[in-house]
Amino acid sequence: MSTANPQALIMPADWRDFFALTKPGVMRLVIFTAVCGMLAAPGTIHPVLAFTAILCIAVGAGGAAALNQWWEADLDAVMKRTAKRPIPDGRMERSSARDFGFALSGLSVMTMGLAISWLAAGILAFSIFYYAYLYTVWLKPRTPQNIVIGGGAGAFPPLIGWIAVTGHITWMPVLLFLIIFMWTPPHFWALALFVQIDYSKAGIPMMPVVAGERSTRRQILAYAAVLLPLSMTPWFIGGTGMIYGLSALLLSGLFLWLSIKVGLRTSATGDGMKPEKRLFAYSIFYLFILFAMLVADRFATVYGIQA
Ligand code: HEM
Ligand SMILES: CC(C)=CCC/C(C)=C/CC/C(C)=C/COP(=O)(O)OP(=O)(O)O
Repeated sequence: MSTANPQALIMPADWRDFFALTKPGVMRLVIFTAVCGMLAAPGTIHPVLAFTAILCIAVGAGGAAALNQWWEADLDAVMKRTAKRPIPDGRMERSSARDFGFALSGLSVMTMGLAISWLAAGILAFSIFYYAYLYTVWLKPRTPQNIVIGGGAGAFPPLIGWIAVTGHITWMPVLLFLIIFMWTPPHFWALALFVQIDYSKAGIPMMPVVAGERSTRRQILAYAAVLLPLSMTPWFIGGTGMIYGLSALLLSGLFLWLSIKVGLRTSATGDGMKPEKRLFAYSIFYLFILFAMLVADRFATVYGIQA
């Protein structure tokens, strides 16, 4: 019997533990961006097929998260934030998480291929492989650039949603991919600044531990500065109208402002890392609203509210 904590008595896992294994907190934004990618795409898709495609992305992402926890159970056991996850807490056999992860992944890719498109299925399979293997097994324990490169995995869902509708890749879904790609480092490093003790305990080379706090702060600022014009590019190339363009300007402007507050500090000055916590919380709000505005913009164009 292999568990992260050999002392722990394994209780039979119930559905709540399996649900927790899919990282539902993080995945709701992953799913939301996929839905938005689908709704913003030019074209139509039968509602049943649209629902199936979203379900496949959600199940695939959940499967990848389960494989991530199967692989990282020992690391999760030493970090306070993750010690209560089903495997390190002794509520689930490691092999159950592995089997669950592979089953969800296989099921989601096959269903996507058979019901929607094999291009969408191929990209879904690649993003599962990207998160569960390239990021989790390969990059995360090796390099402080782990989340910069690994962030690519989380950037695929809107692209998959878009392709499920249109059947092909154009600049717009690639830009949506790039926006999430650039967003991930500030999102994660803001968090890593106030939970860095945990990551160093687990021996994971996260940026604040390896390059230091100061360099991490500067890099957050750099990514946020690139994100501002990048987030407006869909408008510049005529892929969206003004509703999205001005929303991106406002939202990314505030993102940059909060990043400046984090980036120009040398270290926390007895305020409990308030600016870092604020930036992390805002990063999540930012992506939700930015993608919601993308959909609002498309609907406004379709219904003739904007040119
Ligand atoms: C490699 C890239 C990423 C890393 C390392 C990362 C890491 C984290 C961590 C450690 C948390 C803390 C809370 C938790 O464990 O649930 C978190 C929260 C969160 N992340 Fe990320 N994240 C990444 C990319 C993404 C992406 C691509 C999305 C969505 C598009 C996302 C959405 C969220 C959300 C919504 C939360 C809040 C969860 C909650 O409120 O329960 N993250 N992230
Ligand atoms: C369709 C598809 C496969 C989507 C994948 C979505 C994806 C890669 C999201 C990444 C976000 C995520 C859960 C990061 C956690 O990092 P971590 O696992 O290093 O965090 P931890 O320290 O909390 O374990």
